[in-house]
Amino acid sequence: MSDGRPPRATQEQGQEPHAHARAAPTADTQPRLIATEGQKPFSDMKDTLHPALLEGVDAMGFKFMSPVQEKVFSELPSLSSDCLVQAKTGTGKTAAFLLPAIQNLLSGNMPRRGGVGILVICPTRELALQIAKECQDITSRLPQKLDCHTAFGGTQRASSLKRFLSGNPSILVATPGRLDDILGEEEVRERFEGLKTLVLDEADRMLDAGFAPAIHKILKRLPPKSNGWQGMCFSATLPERVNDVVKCVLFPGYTSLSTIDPNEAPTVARVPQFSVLLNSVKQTFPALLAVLQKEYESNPDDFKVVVFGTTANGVGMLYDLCKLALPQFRTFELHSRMSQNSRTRTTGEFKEAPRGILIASDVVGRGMDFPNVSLVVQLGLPMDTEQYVHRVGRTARAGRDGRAVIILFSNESFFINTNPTLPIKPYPTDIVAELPKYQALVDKSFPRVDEVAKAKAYQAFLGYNKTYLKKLKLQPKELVQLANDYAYAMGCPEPPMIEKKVVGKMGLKGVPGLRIGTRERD
Ligand SMILES: Nc1ncnc2c1ncn2[C@@H]1O[C@H](COP(=O)(O)OP(=O)(O)OP(=O)(O)O)[C@@H](O)[C@H]1O
Repeated sequence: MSDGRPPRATQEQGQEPHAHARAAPTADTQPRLIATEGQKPFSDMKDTLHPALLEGVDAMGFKFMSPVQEKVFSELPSLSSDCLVQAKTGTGKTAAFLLPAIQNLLSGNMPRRGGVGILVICPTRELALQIAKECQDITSRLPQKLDCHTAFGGTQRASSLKRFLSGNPSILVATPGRLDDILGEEEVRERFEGLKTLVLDEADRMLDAGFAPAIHKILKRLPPKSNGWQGMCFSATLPERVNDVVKCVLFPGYTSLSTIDPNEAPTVARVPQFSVLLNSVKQTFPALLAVLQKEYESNPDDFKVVVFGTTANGVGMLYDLCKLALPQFRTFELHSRMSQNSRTRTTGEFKEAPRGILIASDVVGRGMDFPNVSLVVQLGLPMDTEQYVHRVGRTARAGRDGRAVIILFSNESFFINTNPTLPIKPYPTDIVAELPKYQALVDKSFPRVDEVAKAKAYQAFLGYNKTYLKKLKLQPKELVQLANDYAYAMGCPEPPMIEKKVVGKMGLKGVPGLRIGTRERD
């Protein structure tokens, strides 16, 4: 007769007890409780969760459940129910989907050896690695090891496929591109016959125009929903449009849970958010340096910053500038133009770094958990309101405080006016008055930034802002002038060359102000 506790997974013959475990957090690494007073301790889940899972989260320093974790456990009809879950950034959604899904597997739903029981799909490679790590930590105390594999681009396809097929990937965390690719192999598709749970993390992003086609191709190659696998969709932002598309993953009548009051701002309340509105794009670079210096001076002992740029090449150039202009800070760069090894290495370094400045593109705009980030700066227009919210969500995680500043030039200032629900106030110091001091630093630094990096940033600036022509209220000719001002601000004596075919692709053929030709060297 069962004592009501979930069955202890039996020890497979020859299976070593799971030796490695996450080192017990030291005082300064102990995640501060997300829990506020009155949040339930995980020990209350002793009749719901396998004892080894409770030992796992305890070893991770999770003593109390966060609101979204408690809501999932207390309001889901069963741990295998389909659900659409919204909770603010940094509040523990990863464990909120992993724990019920893993408990399901342990409750007699393990797939056959080599089969995938839980599939988590997320938008970026770094997030896939982060989720897999959290999964390994949560299951670290299980007597029978549960392997969590990853599948994402930028890694050797053959070797990772070999590892997948020869391994026992009870859990797979994947990005859509690589998953869609390997599902083209029959022997890979067979591994999903015992699928029990499909999770879309950052679900609104996974179901938007960018990813939806790949997601639909993937769903066609997985067992049909009628096989009964559980669908779970999680995000900090779930705009209305998501309700129309989640039915491809969730059964009708799925449970919808949210820890966010519809009348409150979607960003974490503890994060004061400011804007710096510039008269000209030429003020962008001294304004960034001024904000970083001001923020450092007001909080020198807690200065771990993420600066978001709008394009990968723009971020690469910004990194080069900040390295030269701010040698007193350790600076990091992360964007899609880097090799995967560099991206993975930098992600790990910045996660561990007690302080420093990460200059990043949106490759880390969602989901990424960099402990103790004290400030998020956004330079230029976010792709949309949701992206703004997720970027701000890189700070104030796990119950910590944080601050956010967005720097926009005049044409971009519509973003503030068209997002009244965002609690963004004017920056408390008059940054524009401080610019001359920082302009001198910019003028001294840019001559040492590679001209090709500037040319790539110029081209990326044109391409990115071309997509917002209407919102920026610009004619193509004015856009080119704006980009030429941006190039001037980078210290380019004249606008960088841009190839004829690139101009054609951008739809800027014949627009005056461009210098058509081939760059000296790439
Ligand atoms: N119950 C808990 N107690 C203490 N810390 C927790 C708890 N749950 C999660 N954390 C920690 O809080 C941080 C944020 O967790 P997580 O990344 O899952 O948040 P999220 O809600 O998924 O954020 P995002 O919306 O940005 O993806 C992580 O460092 C995680 O280890």
